[in-house]
Amino acid sequence: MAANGTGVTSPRTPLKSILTEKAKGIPNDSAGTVKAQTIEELHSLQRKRSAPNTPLQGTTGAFANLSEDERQRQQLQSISASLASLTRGTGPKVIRGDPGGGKYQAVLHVARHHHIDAPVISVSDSSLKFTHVLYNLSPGELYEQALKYEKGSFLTSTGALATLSGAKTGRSPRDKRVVIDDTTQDELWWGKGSPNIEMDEHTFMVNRERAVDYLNSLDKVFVNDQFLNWDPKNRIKVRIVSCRAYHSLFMHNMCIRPTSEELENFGTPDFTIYNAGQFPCNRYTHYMTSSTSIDINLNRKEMVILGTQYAGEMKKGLFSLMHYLMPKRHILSLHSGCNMGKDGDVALFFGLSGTGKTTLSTDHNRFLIGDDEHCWSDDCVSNIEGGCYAKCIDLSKEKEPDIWNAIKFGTVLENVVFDEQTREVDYTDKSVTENTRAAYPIEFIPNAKIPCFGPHPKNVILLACDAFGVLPPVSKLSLAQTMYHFISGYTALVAGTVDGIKEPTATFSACFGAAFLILHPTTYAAMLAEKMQKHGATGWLVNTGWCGGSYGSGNRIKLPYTRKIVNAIHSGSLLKATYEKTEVFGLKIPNEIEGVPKEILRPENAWADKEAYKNTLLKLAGLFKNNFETFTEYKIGEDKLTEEILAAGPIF
Ligand SMILES: Nc1ncnc2c1ncn2[C@@H]1O[C@H](COP(=O)(O)OP(=O)(O)O)[C@@H](O)[C@H]1O
Ligand SMILES: C=C(OP(=O)(O)O)C(=O)O
Ligand SMILES: [Ca+2]
Ligand SMILES: [Mn+2]
Repeated sequence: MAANGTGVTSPRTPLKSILTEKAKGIPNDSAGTVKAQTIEELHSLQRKRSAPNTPLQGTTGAFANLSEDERQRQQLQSISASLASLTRGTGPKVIRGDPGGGKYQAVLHVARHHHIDAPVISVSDSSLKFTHVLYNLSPGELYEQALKYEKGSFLTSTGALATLSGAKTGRSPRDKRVVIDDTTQDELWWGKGSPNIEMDEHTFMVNRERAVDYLNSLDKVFVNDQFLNWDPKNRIKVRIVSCRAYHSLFMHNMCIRPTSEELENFGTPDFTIYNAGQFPCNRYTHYMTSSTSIDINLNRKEMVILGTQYAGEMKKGLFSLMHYLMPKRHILSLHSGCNMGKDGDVALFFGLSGTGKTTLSTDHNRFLIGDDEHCWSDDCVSNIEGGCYAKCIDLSKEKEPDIWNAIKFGTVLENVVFDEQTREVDYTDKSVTENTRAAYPIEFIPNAKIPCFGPHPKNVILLACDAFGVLPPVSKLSLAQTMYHFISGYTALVAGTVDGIKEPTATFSACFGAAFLILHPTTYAAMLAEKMQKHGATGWLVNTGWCGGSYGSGNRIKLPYTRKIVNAIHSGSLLKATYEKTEVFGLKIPNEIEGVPKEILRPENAWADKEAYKNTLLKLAGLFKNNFETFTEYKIGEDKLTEEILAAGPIF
């Protein structure tokens, strides 16, 4: 019992009834009372259907001049057709809304009148059931789906959705297959060095059927209808069918989000992804070497994912598609970040994973056009995507404030570790994986350039994270050198292991993204050379890796220094610097850059052990030379340029 004086009355003391204001006939709640008689009625008041933000009259496109009912019916029919088993010939009966009902009653109510009674040819259980379609849900709805049904989904302290991607926490390049047919056999890059592992049409159909059957066996599937490429003349319509709210929200963030008017007129997609990643492929199926397979069929305009839930697979699969479609239109597709200064100067940032495309293109003093995938046409540079996919390991508010602040409601946070109670994320924790990621819509970056396109680039920055520590922090390249390094696509990351120091390993990936190329690298290289020449762009090589020694003895170049270097490129001040040429690689390095210690600009000065430096330099030069041998028989642009490129590599 509480002691006297604490204000707690003994329960034995009877309370005197007090005459309230209400009892006197004056309501004490100035806002009034709810207009509902029952709790169900109250709940139904909470939700309303948003009206389309543009009137339907006067619209053009596939569904123009249709009644709302007819439009909805055609939309569902199109989704049913996507989900059709090709052997049974009919699409499933699809219905809009959550099978859980209740919450989505408003949607269900509309949909009930519009399910498709497809003629049943052969009756199977799957043709008797309905597949609930959760079509272009909003982030709020997807959060609810994820939190309710997907293990490993949590709200973090800043409102992001923490998710687990499952057993795979990175891409599976050895399981990426492309259908070889009469057309693709001649058009595509096959064989040595190519990322495209061949598969025949029949095997593709076996995997497609497996994915479609799996998707149709579920109570519900998520369907996203979205766009790729901000260049209005070259926009591609994509449909993504998936089984997880995580996947649907990821693609909502990463692809371009249609307005409601654009969605009403979406019609038939140009390309469809069937993501049945929770379900493995069948190891007895021809060509299958693991339980994972990511299959692209360019002729059918389809991609099938089995055996991996890593969401980046969808993003980069679509990038491969663009590497096929865009060059056909004489547009260059690029694995690069892109931003623009206040004066309209555009810079491209090429580089392999982890070299700084996202970090350096996200610059508080410049407009972000995109962090990863772009197109360079005769008119402009445009972002392919509608969002960014940032690495989160060791993310800090001080060093990368814009990315930090983008991790809020709506953002998908993959494979991070957080405090169970406070829900604060520990970005240093690698318990699940080192490849922790945040996927957010590009407008979460305050100075995003929307629509995401800009004028022809002025600077082309090639990023290499050189863990050998012998490449200069920055060098100015001739056109031939730019092409040599673009085709080489060098980086040397260090595989982080618990066993301590590991030797850096060099990676060469043509066009800084061989994994996503569909045509031979020299096709893209020739296009880049032509565009750089035509628009007078300057090439730069920036080492975002080690200096003063290799990994283990030297240190990674501090991000603020790299930012200073990049600023000097943007402002044009670096163009005016005086340069010296290095031995072996023949790179032109500036004598000084404001704010960057002079000692680090020239690698040999930064190394204490000069002999070790020379040996490491020669070792790397040898690796470059070996790698380039496969390209020496190819022509890149006109004969003169081809010769110059061959001579632009290391000489020793
Ligand atoms: N000097 C530097 N320049 C660029 N990034 C750096 C540097 N030092 C450390 N980093 C870190 O390296 C990572 C670069 O990754 P990211 O920008 O996501 O690469 P990409 O987009 O090319 O895959 C980030 O985690 C960034 O914080
Ligand atoms: C999604 C990816 O992109 P990046 O690492 O280049 O940011 C990836 O390579 O898996
Ligand atoms: Ca990135
Ligand atoms: Mn990237």
